[in-house]
Amino acid sequence: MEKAIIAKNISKKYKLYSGTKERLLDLVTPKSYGEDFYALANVSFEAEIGDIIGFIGINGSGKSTLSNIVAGIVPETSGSVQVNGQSALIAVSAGLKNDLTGRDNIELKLLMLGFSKDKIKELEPSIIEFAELEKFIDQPVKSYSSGMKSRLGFAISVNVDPDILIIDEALSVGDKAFADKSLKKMKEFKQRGKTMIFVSHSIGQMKEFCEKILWLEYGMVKDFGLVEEVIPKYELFLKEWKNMSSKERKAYRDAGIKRQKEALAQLT
Ligand SMILES: Nc1ncnc2c1ncn2[C@@H]1O[C@H](COP(=O)(O)OP(=O)(O)OP(=O)(O)O)[C@@H](O)[C@H]1O
Repeated sequence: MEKAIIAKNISKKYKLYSGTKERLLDLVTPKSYGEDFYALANVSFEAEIGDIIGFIGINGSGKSTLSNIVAGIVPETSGSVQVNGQSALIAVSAGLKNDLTGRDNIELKLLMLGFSKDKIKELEPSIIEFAELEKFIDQPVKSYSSGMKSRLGFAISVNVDPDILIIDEALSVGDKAFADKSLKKMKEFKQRGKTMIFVSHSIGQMKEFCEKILWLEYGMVKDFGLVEEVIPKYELFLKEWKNMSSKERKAYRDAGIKRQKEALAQLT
């Protein structure tokens, strides 16, 4: 089967600083200050064309970092991502320019994607209609609520008709009616054989929509497989996690970070 995404040994390192002074010193003498922090450590996965993959994991496990890397928004520190076709990311912080109006954002985004002026004029009304922003489309995006921004980002991305659609928590900020409409649109994409990555904390949406699940934990792949195999394991984990005391959670976290360090040490 033809691959839509091949992600190999991806790591993403950030620096954690103890304060502004340390951050500034690091600017002057790079690599000397701050503690290395790996949001992703040696993550590999592949998506076949038409795969619908859900990214799950508790807060901070690396889901958004990975989806941003696949979308080409954030560079990986090491490893490689090969994406076959045009991808579009829909995220809560949709990459919209705050000082521009909704309409200007539509035009800018489509121009950057290489659409002609005529094609932009043709697509604009359906984007505005899908986003339900008719009254507000000529207002600056900074005056929009997070739900309105997410609706605009979603409407632009689906109307661009990308080969690969990456949806990061975008359904969680809108109202139920918009989430339902968006899910319907995503199902239409699914039927048309598009590849999709879906990041969500909603197990219900994952079960309803995804075929495969990539479970991340401390920036590493905990499991990758069919939804009916991985979700029950994740649900069991969540139940245990909820019942853990803060001391038990800390021990679990420390063990995870230790595993991460061991995995990274094997790479070097
Ligand atoms: N720009 C950054 N600088 C430093 N650390 C970062 C940066 N972006 C993300 N991180 C850290 O990387 C880790 C993974 O973050 P990420 O947003 O990918 O997690 P997530 O699984 O999407 O979490 P959530 O479920 O809360 O959205 C977190 O510990 C986060 O603090």
